[in-house]
Amino acid sequence: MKIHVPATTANLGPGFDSCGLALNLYLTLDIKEMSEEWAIEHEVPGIPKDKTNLIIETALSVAPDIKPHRLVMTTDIPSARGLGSSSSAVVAGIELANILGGLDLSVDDKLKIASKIEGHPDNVAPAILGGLVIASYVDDEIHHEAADFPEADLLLYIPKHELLTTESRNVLPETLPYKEAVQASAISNMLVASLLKGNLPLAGEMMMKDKWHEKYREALVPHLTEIKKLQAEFGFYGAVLSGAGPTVLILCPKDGSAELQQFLIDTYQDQAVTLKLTVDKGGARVED
Ligand SMILES: Nc1ncnc2c1ncn2[C@@H]1O[C@H](COP(=O)(O)OP(=O)(O)O)[C@@H](O)[C@H]1O
Ligand SMILES: N[C@@H](CCOP(=O)(O)O)C(=O)O
Repeated sequence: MKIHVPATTANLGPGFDSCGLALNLYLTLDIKEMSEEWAIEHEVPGIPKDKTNLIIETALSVAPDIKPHRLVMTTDIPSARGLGSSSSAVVAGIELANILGGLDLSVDDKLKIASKIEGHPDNVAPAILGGLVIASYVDDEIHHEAADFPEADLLLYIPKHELLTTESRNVLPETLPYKEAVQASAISNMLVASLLKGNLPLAGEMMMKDKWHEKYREALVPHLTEIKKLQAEFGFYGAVLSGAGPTVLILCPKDGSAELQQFLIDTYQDQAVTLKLTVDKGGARVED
């Protein structure tokens, strides 16, 4: 049996900790035969191959009695880049527990477990459901709505260096002044409304107005400001930090990203790769 989980881009700017979109890069986990000890074969540097691997840890936290198996993982989701690699591992672990433990978990069960582990639902919800998902995880309650993402080109500027989500969350303030929080929330609401209406110029405008997190993270991701400055020249709708960074998501008109992609590849080839990705509409799936 194989489990496939998509990458995700969280926040979409002001949708901090609650909006996310599934993308067409995948982690695949192949469940092989039972074995003496848990073992996970893969070629990702720095990631454990024993039961301390996040996928197995997650599975055992959900179903402690499941028997050890040999697992084979492949992934094209780069680690610690802001494309939801840890969420893909957590979601794969929950699916693994569900299969081996015969748990029959509902979508809401999976969302709740995954949000509790990650601390926020904006990656795990689209990783489970696919497409655009708006979700809240407050007081141990999960709420979510999935929607189609409007037709657009999505460019992902993916730096070659890692930035751990924990490091990028450590620079965020403990509190926000009330007035600023109200403004930040109004901008988030307009982002969601414009995406649901398919109004991409307005969505792009709101994406560029985030007040929750990007300005605090600027020093960790100086290329974000540089990329935003290209808007007048290349006419994209908006550019935001993908998740906690360092990747940048650039929302472009449909079939209108080729020139910018070539520019980013030519200019930053030593520092980053720039991919054009599409929306994954199905979310995590299990193949017999
Ligand atoms: N395929 C994987 N299997 C197991 N653990 C993983 C995998 N991918 C990522 N991780 C874990 O997640 C960490 C990166 O998570 P995080 O800092 O949240 O970045 P990201 O934005 O990629 O989710 C890695 O250092 C590793 O511990
Ligand atoms: N809302 C979170 C999203 C983290 O996403 P990741 O892909 O970087 O793990 C944040 O901005 O911290």
